[in-house]
Amino acid sequence: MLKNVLLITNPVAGKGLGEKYAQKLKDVLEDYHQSNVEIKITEEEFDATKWSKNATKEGFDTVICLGGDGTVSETVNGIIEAQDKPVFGFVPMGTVNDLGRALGYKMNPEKAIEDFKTVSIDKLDVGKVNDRVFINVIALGPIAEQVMTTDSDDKNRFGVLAYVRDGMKAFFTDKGYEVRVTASDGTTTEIKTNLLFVGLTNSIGGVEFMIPGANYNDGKGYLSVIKGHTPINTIRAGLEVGLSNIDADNIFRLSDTKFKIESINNESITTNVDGDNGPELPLEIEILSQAIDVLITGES
Ligand SMILES: Nc1ncnc2c1ncn2[C@@H]1O[C@H](COP(=O)(O)OP(=O)(O)OP(=O)(O)O)[C@@H](O)[C@H]1O
Repeated sequence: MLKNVLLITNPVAGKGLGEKYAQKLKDVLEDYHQSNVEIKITEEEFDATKWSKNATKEGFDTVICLGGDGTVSETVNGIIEAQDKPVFGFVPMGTVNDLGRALGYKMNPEKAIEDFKTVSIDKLDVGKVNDRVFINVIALGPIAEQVMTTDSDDKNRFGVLAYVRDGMKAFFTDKGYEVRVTASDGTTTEIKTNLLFVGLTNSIGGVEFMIPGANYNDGKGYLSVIKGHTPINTIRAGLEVGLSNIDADNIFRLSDTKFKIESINNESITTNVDGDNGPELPLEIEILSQAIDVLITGES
């Protein structure tokens, strides 16, 4: 690892500082690991997927991307498709950076880059939903729909507050969806909800205690569904999350390796996958246990 490294950087994420940070990381990798490093700058959606899919064929043993959750997700989508998978790492440069938080990466890009002086390897779970993979979360409901509309400039200017502002717009609606969740053993649960998500790590939406006990390589996905669809249901569930109450009365929780999620009345329901548009229901979700090798950075 780190012999031949491909750095993929998104020039739009992280206040437009991606190229500068990529150069800094290149210097650290050359100085501390004697790596050969090539920097590629994304021009459009899915460049990161295309390049990371072909990376090992082109002689790279490691792919490190610099960007927000969208770029990280696109890169992992490429790596998972590669026959011979490169080691993966990244520099968190987005607003939320959930996977970075779960892996213990520093949230300040300068500090995260410094940490690449010392690295080790660990395994990372990846979630499969229909024909693509996700690295952190798949969500549905009015709040998830609203945060998908958050503008990139606003995210750069206001950070997480841009998401909170947009999420609040959906908070006080009465809209809800009737869904059926089927667990791996065939057990079904029917719920009307305004927020459902399946996460892979403890950190969701930047809240590091959202799924207490979830680990990035425990082979499990963690489903949480707010029971009900009124603002009062949401507030009660939010309070239970704030109190880290794992046996919350207002949230249906299930940890499993596979989930099926369908609309009970065939409504068209969209999803948010790692912060961007995802597939419509029905969803077939499967956790690919320890599917890729990931860099852990910094002194432990
Ligand atoms: N040159 C480019 N111009 C415009 N968009 C790009 C370019 N390169 C990549 N993208 C797209 O930018 C999108 C957003 O990237 P990313 O999620 O990394 O940043 P962000 O939106 O600032 O982060 P976050 O969502 O965590 O706040 C990605 O979906 C990616 O496809």
